[in-house]
Amino acid sequence: MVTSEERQKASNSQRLEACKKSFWNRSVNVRLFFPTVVVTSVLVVLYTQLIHHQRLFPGPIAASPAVLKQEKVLLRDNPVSSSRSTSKVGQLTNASSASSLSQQSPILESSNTSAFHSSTKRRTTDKTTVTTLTKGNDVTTPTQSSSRFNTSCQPKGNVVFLKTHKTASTTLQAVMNRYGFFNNLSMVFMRNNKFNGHVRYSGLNFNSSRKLFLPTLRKINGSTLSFKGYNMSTGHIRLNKPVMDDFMAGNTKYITILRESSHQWVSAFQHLGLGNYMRKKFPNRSDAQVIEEFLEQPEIYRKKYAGVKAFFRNNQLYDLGYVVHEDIEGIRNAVKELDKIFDLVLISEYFDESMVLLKKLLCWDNKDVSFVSKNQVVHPIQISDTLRKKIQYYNLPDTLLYEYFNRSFWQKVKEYGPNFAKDVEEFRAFNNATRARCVSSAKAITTNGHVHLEYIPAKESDLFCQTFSEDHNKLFRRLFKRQYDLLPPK
Ligand SMILES: Nc1ncnc2c1ncn2[C@@H]1O[C@H](COP(=O)(O)OS(=O)(=O)O)[C@@H](OP(=O)(O)O)[C@H]1O
Repeated sequence: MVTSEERQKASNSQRLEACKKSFWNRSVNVRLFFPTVVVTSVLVVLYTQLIHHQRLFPGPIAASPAVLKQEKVLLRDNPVSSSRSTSKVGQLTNASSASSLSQQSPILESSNTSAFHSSTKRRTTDKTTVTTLTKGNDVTTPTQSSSRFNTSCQPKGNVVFLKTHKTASTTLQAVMNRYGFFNNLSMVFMRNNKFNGHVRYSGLNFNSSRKLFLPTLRKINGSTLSFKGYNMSTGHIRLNKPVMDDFMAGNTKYITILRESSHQWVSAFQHLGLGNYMRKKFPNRSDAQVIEEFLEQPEIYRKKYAGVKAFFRNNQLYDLGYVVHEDIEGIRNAVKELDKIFDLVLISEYFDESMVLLKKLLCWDNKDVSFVSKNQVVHPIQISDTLRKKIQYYNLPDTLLYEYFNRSFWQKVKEYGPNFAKDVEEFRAFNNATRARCVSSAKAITTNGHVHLEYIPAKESDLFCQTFSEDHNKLFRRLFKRQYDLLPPK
């Protein structure tokens, strides 16, 4: 006997597939069709190869159950991998500290622990020597690391990292902020948000930088504060390209990070308030059951929880400046425009691979992009495949957005060339060694009822290690203070 619930599930799943088909079918135009065919053929070839190289490449489409399975294998193989998986719990219980991870990692780095960029060191030890970056300039001091992708290129420090929600964006933000810190870059920070500097969803206009932001580190004629020519934007802010182009320095690269829509949505549900609200209403149900309940009448619950409703449907597209829920044409246009704006769209599920592409784009080195994961929940909500499909359907625009940029990500991997796999391996080894050197232990922190991991810097470690390991808010405060101190006393 087929129950009405089963019928409903089957129909949801069919609708998701039909919608996806309709989206891609209707996207048949010269601009999208040709790359799609090329990318698809490449993916077929790549996928065949991936079967033989599963450890490095879990597959081009993270959303499919088969690939998710492969991903789990990958995560188990990599003891310090930070994607959503049971290995997170393992991290805490097996090791209770990241130092045990170090025993599994080859120590590749030399004992010269203070060797960040030699040029950087000069600039950071002398706090008065502020890099003057005018519009059009970039960070022009190449580093000497052998891991640099191309030793002839110039490191780039003018970057908008559009921080999406619940996509591993805090991990990447810490990487960007650390680079900004050691290179004395001017960051976009909300003047009155000493907590984390996020601009969030306050609508941007051409006066925003003067009215709302901290000044840049550059002073005009030695005294007047400057609110143009920022080097980096790394916080939560909604994309508004014309306004951003106006307050950022020249030659700014635009990057962002996306995550498979059901994982992203569940993470947001768990952390950004809705989950707590729903759990109070249904205290005896499991997280998955509460999500099921939400999806029965999503718009009613969303309205009741109006304060943060932007987070609960297609939040990735929202962060990227679009409100699209049902309109297929709207999704198509959004994807097309975003593809033009972003120089690189990273993929959360392939974080290590993403760092290698980022390193190439910005001409940075392994040390610049090394990381420990932030905001990792210890007990992620487990959901069935059927529920995952429902969530993907509820967030169809985000689902399609992710699928599109996941494809373009693997296209970029192909364009990178045959050294990609080797470079990823090298980066992983470097990152493991850096963790071993810089992190002493991990502790569990409870925020809003959820347990996260936080890393503790190794004792008496150098400034690089501290900024590598410490709580991202501490690194933020180091950066914020520099620009805040320029403001005249009230
Ligand atoms: N390196 C890496 N790779 C893959 N996934 C990672 C990584 N670092 C963090 N995470 C996961 O990202 C989730 C937190 O995302 P954000 O930092 O963007 O959240 S926030 O919007 O800033 O609050 C959070 O997801 P959940 O654990 O599912 O909640 C983190 O576990």
